[in-house]
Amino acid sequence: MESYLNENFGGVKPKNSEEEVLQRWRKLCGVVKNPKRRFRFTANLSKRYEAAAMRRTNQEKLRIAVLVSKAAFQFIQGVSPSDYVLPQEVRDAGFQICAEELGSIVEGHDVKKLKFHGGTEGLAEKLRTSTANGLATDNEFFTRRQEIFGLNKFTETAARSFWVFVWEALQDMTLMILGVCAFVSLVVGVIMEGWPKGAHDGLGIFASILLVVMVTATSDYKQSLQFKDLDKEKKKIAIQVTRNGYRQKLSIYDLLPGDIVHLAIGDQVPADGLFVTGFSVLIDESSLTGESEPIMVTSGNPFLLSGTKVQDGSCKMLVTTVGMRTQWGKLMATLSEGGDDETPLQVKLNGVATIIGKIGLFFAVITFAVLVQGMFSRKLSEGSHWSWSGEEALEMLEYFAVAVTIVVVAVPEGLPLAVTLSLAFAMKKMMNDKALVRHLAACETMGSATSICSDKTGTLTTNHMTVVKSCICMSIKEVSKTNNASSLEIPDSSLKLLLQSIFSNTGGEVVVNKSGKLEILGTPTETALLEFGLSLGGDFHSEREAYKLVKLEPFNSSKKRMGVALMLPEGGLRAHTKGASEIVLAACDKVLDSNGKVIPLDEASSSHLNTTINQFANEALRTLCLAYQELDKFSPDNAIPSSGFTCIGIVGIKDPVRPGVKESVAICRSAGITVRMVTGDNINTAKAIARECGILTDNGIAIEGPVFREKSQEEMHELVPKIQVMARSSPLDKHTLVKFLRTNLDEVVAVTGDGTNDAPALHEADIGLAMGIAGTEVSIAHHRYNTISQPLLEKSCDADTKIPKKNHKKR
Ligand SMILES: Nc1ncnc2c1ncn2[C@@H]1O[C@H](COP(=O)(O)OP(=O)(O)OP(=O)(O)O)[C@@H](O)[C@H]1O
Ligand SMILES: [Ca+2]
Repeated sequence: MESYLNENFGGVKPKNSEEEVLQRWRKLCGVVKNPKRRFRFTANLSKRYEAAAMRRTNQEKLRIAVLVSKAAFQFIQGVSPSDYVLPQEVRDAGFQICAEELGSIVEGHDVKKLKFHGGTEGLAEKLRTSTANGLATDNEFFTRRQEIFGLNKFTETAARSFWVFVWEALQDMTLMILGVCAFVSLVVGVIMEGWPKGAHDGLGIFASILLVVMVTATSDYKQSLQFKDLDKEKKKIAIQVTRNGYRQKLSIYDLLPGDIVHLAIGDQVPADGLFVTGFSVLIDESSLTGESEPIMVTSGNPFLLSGTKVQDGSCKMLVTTVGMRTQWGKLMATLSEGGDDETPLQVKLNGVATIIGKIGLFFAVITFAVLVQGMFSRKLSEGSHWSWSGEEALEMLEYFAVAVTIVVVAVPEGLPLAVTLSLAFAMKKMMNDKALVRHLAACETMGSATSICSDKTGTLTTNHMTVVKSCICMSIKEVSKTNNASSLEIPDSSLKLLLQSIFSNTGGEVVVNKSGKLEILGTPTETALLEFGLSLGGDFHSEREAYKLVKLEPFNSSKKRMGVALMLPEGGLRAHTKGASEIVLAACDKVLDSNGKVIPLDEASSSHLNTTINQFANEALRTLCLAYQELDKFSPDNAIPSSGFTCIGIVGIKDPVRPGVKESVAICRSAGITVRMVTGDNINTAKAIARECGILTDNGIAIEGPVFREKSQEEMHELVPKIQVMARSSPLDKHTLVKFLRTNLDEVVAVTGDGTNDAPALHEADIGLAMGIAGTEVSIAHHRYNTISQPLLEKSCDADTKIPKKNHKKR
């Protein structure tokens, strides 16, 4: 039986199973008593085909739209006023453009129409919003906006009532047969023995059918309510918007056309819209079109489609179309009916149910045969086998009913449902621990994990970063809240450069919030630096207004640095760069000395800086190097130079280890699970933290991504089992490691990450644990790869450390 199960119901994986495997077990289930129930929590393959077809047409449509818009671009000079008529009701509501027109501009990539309406700014005007301050919520347009343009919600299948479940429970083939038997028995019985005596048998069968149906329907109904709750929880996603001039978090469901949304790397575009400002925006449209080549979005090609993902860069977007008017809305409506992938355990239990069903059927047939044979031999001995009375026919019918009843009670049709139920229960329990499980299969796979690849920031550490040490102009200083610029003894000219670097070259922002307080937005690394800048007496806004930003190259994990080019008020251009300290330092050939003078970076000063980096790193600090250079000529189309910089200094950022991590790692280890740290940080920082968490032991290996990358397959076999820390890794290195562990070492791998740079590794892993970043949550939902995310970071215990202790054998 074991081998039969494995052979036929085996190949299903916790995620991304092949089409063929999914088909195979369905076919093998053959005649199922109640297909509606049996396949309730499995993928609806035909709906999925429909979604795939939709993606293909999307791709085709977009290609044509792009071609047309390119052609239009060439003839743009002679824009003829298109024959757009504004519907009266929209005009009455105070807007100058209707939802259909907006939809056709963005979805059709219609440059000509966009130009006709005055570009993005013109559309913002017509939508009664401002690209700087966003929607104003306190005027009368706000409510009318919803009426005219709709909400950012997808139509969902309506909640099914209890009676639907009763109806579905009745679709059971055996129950139907029994029903027929009961009817015949009732009719024949009443004719022969009269009412009410002859009706007993028939009514008895009816009553038991009713009982079975009610019990089934009630439990199914309750289950569906529970799933609905879980589903709601899964869809809570927040995004950064500007409204009333303040930046704030908003649920994506509350977005309206006219909203200004801030998108950053890793975010999913929450609605259709237009690019307002931003830098180096690369959009991955594969979820919508299946096309894997990312697309550059600029003011020349400003169209952003809902459901696509920001692969690089950051930008502000003007929302134009929401909800079911977008392609994504239509696709989601189809996909949500496609259902979740079935889990391996579900499929196995389906196999068991099928086998038991066959055995039950076999015994039912034998029982029937034996009973009938008994009757025959009795009649044979009486010699009456040619003459049949009605009573005997009724007896025969009863035998048949007995046989069918055997099938009813013997076949555990609810077995696959039971596992779904228990997984849902586990899901709910994890939710109480602030871990959100997106796919049922995750609960199942988690029990068999043998290896965990954890990232550092935010998972092992608290993600609350502060600058605690600095080495500006070659002098090392402790930094604390109380000391100011003078205590760091930075010469004035250098301080000016440092503040300019901190405030201009950042992905973060300092804003005044509603209550009038300063609030720092951005990634923890950025906020730490901005805070440092503020503590040195800098002022973000006046600094920002002093110069013009010519170009910004946002941070990403492969480059591990970011840069800006500025037009200075006194004339001239300057570039700033900051990033992983060894990498940025290698791009410097000059340095600021203790008097703030620029001197060449000779051997002595270079080794002083390198020692400083290592010293900071050994104290488990994340180090960043800041540098600048004057530019002769620069145009925004050029890349910011990658060498020739002058080093301003190095900062050491502390990110304390979460309480309880050491214990969790120890628990994992005693359960036979290997924990590895995979991080983009400096190797010494990584090692120091790994030691503190108990991940790095004396005989373990710590390796840097660039070294790991060069290893041959054979060397990897030797090396990988011993790797405990991988530092300075690129997203691809993480992926390579996970893939190697899975395919060559047969491990069941859980990966934790914050989803932006860890996406490829999370995708490859058996279980992906995404750590609470709003933007990444979306990517999880639509890429169907991450299985768990932890939306709230307060909880110190990570989802990965919750893996049951006992189950550590290999699959
Ligand atoms: N905003 C930023 N600007 C410039 N450099 C940065 C920025 N954020 C991080 N860095 C540098 O990049 C390195 C981290 O790179 P990366 O983001 O790839 O790490 P990661 O994989 O997210 O790390 P972890 O595993 O710790 O989460 C840091 O050591 C730091 O030096
Ligand atoms: Ca990370």
